[in-house]
Amino acid sequence: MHSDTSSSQPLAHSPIWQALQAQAAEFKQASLKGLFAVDPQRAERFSLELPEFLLDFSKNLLDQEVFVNLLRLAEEAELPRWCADFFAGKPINATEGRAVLHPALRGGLQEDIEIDGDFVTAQVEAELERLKKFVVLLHNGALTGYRGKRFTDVVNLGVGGSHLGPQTTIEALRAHRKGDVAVHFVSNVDGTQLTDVLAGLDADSTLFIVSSKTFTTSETMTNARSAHAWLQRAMPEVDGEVLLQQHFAAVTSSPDKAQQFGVLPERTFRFWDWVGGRFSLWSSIGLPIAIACGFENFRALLDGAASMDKHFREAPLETNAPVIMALLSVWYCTFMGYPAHAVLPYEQALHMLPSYLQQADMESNGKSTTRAGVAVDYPTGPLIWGQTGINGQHAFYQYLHQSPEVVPADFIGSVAPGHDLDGHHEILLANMFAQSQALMNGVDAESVASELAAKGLSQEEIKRLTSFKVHRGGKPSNTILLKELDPRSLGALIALYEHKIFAQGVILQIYSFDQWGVELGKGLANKLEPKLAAGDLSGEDSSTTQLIEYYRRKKNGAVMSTELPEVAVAESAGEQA
Ligand SMILES: O=P(O)(O)OC[C@H]1O[C@H](O)[C@H](O)[C@@H](O)[C@@H]1O
Repeated sequence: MHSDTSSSQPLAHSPIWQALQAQAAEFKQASLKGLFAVDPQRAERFSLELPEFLLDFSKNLLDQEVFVNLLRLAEEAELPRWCADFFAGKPINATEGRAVLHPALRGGLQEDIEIDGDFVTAQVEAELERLKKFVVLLHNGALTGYRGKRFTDVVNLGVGGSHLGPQTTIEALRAHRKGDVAVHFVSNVDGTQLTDVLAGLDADSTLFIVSSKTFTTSETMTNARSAHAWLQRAMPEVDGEVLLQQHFAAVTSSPDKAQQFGVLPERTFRFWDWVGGRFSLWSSIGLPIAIACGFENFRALLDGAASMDKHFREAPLETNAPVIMALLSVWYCTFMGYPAHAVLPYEQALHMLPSYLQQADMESNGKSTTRAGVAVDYPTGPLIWGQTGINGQHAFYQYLHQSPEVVPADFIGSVAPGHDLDGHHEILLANMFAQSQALMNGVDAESVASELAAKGLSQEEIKRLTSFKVHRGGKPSNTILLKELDPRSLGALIALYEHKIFAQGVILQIYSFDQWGVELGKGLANKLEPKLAAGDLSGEDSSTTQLIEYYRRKKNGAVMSTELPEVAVAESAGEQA
């Protein structure tokens, strides 16, 4: 166990905690409009400008006194010490006995660290060099399939942290693509996804990357085996082991398992136990990013994240962007009792960011035990959800504006557009600014009535309609306005959220870097899988028994397709012949 953890006093119900609880009750009724009215400096006071973006957190339900108390909470939670321990490589992931060192992957440490006799920086640089060479060979056509065709398509087989980071990043950097190798992702064990992706591909020019920290994840390994079978059907004359050597690469922290599977050591890229899956996009797991966007852009992404590491390490709490975002999240989730938080990018390229942050945040802070091993009696992290803001406006924003629930939100946009079409970007940004303004100010009954009167409605109609058109307002939000959505600023943005998640966990005295809750379901699925075909169900609950029995009955009557796309294989094999 991390040696210092047990010394932390429980913060829940401490005097500062109680003070914040009292303020939370008061601020639930506060008017955001009123808070702006009494403080002409409010926007400036509650904003931070960093090299990559402006963080405006002025539209939040707090004043200077609450802010100061939140900062005191962070101090009492010993956040600066935890931060120092994190960057020093202490085993702060105590339940797994591991250090947490994703900043080391991007040059974000202040000093190099030795783990198990090796300095991490040298290991990281050596692996990055291997990635770089591989990407160059792939881009210049030197890497070919068994029959000599250059690889034009790469399929990443991975799930969770071995999928979301790379795909979110590649989508975000769509204006920064390099080379002509297309990258595809298959994460779902539902064969529909692999079938769809493979249907458009030629086996001769397809390279698979099996991305899995553990190299045991059943979804990924099943997809890997099916991908191999697809290659084998396309090239029946070729030895199966040769296909694995020629058409597969692997990214893993268990290289021995990748080699047992049949991937060549020179095509196996490593990362380490001290990199959590959901924080691994900066490691070799980022290989698809380097393929799609070029190694230089991958480096720039790492550099941007390193600049956020430095900021998080060095900035005082009151001007530290991840700390402020963590405190706001604690304020809403734990003290105000608002369980959800919306992530609303006003950039099509960031459309996967809400999904990415769902894993990063919820898998980290969805916990119910404090570091001292006792049950929490407070919420530890929000339910993260969202989608591109502009689409959300035409779908769920009604709820944000007029439901009695309060859902704090992050609006994320970019000054520079990622395209060259006239007129679009101004509309997009005007909508983003308007939405946070509308959520903040709302519209009261008096304003509604005068607006309706101006339209010539009768007094009776005005009376009937007014209450429906009132918007309570007071709905809080942050706005993150990037200068540009480039690799560097994306790196900083993602690292901002990573450190927010860590800081929130420290303040709430939970461990953010394990994920025991994921294991339970995995184990049960492994146990139930053979029972779908046949076997004794007597130990199962009646609902599970009913579902499996229904499945067994109907399966016999249905056409169950477990085969991969024969048509696609036949076509691609035909082309090659
Ligand atoms: O990379 P892998 O070992 O295949 O793991 C993939 C995913 O598996 C589980 O769902 C974990 O909870 C995730 O954190 C992890 O990213």
